[in-house]
Amino acid sequence: MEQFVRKRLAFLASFWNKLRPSSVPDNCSLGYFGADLVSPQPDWDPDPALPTSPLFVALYDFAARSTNELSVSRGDKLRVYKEVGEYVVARRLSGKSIGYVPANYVAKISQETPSHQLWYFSGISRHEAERLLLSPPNEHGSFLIRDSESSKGEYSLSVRNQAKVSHFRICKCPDGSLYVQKGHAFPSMEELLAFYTENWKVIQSPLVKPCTPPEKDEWERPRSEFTLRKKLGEGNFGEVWEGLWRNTVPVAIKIIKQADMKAEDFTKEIQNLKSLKHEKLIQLHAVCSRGEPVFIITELMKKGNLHSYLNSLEGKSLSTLHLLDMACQVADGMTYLEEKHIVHRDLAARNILVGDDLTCKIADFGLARLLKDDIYSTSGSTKIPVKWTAPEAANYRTYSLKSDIWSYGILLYEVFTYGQTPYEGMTNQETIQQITRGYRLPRPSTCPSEIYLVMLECWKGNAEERPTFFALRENQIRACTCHPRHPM
Ligand SMILES: Nc1ncnc2c1ncn2[C@@H]1O[C@H](COP(=O)(O)OP(=O)(O)OP(=O)(O)O)[C@@H](O)[C@H]1O
Repeated sequence: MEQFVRKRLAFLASFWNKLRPSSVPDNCSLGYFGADLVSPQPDWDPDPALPTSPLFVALYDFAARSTNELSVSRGDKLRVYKEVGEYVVARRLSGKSIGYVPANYVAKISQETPSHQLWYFSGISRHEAERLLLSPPNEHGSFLIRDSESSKGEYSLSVRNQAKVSHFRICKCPDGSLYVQKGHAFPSMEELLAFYTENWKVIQSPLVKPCTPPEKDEWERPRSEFTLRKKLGEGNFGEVWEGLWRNTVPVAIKIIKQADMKAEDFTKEIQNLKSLKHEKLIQLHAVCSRGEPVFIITELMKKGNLHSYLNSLEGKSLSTLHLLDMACQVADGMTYLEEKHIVHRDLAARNILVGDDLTCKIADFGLARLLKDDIYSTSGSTKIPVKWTAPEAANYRTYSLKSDIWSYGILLYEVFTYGQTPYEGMTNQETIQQITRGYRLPRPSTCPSEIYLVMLECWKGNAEERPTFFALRENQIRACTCHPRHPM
């Protein structure tokens, strides 16, 4: 799969190289992935007995990919001799061999903080702690210590209790001792945790084992690698910015409003996004999901969303053939989602992005399901895109690939009217009422009759009678391209 993406996105080769370093095969030479990825040749001569080398701890397992790298397991204590670019030269305390380990796989052990302890998660928020503890492999009794958000220098204990997470403030006395309950202080965090592990009923939350961090995620990048340059727009999920990765690669950055997300759903859904790859779907490049706000980084589409583009001077000059081609590209991407049984729920011209050469790609797949129920509900909410939504989805929230087909019909209407709003002059309420009574949008004067027939197929009241995306792509839309009766 990765080879496929690398091939398709050849122009982003160096970006991919940096995003997915661990895919360097054992026998890889500098040629394919670029010199900056492969750990440098050894040029150190440390004295392993040097007492001054700082002590580090491995945060993740790392398997050496060449003889100049050092394999480490999470929790291993390491002496670090020097930092070389994105690597450190290290030796395990329990071993003799020395080698390179990626710098972001290790953390320095300091005397003041318990950073070498597996239960200590530095710099994460309450929300992030919940997300971690509720994600597999963590389970009932998983716990962690984090820095308190509201009280600098103090800590919080977060414990997973079945499907919930409880948080306890750990306060510091002037003499440095720590307590959860006033009058019951402990000289160290270790002793405090030992007490509550034994006497967990006091806090009604058993401390079974330290939280396991998610596997080192190659999509995860530090937020500092991205620069925001220009705001492109704003949707239900937050703002979208044009930005740069490491000051060189142009990207689009979606800044997610965390408050609107359900933490467990978010983790699951991002996993889905990572697994979807198709040339007609916006490609996810990276995420910054540790800490807030969450950044979702995707490829940048220079001409923005299809709705605005169709309304622009350039868009207005497109021929019917161009419009058909764009409709075909969307059907192509939707066929891929259909094969994967993924329902988009918000298919509309505003969620199609346009790039050079009129390339169209579907955006926001999967994200629609992340919105909290109260925002996405039909009751009294204006957020539901009623004019794009099939009647069974608008009335009973029964979303399916067939309700996406309905939305595709509306998208066709938008395309062939150069971005007109459907049901112009009608309120959402009136639209639902009229549709339920059998009313359908009339054929726009700029729309070939063959295409209008396809729209009507998509708007069949009985969802089962609507075509599939596969059929639309293979037959209906393409047939219109081959046998146009309308001037192209
Ligand atoms: N990858 C991208 N490249 C270029 N522009 C983008 C990209 N992603 C989004 N945009 C721009 O930012 C705008 C806002 O995008 P966003 O996906 O947040 O909201 P939306 O699609 O308008 O609404 P909704 O929240 O209903 O999906 C888009 O309309 C588009 O113009």
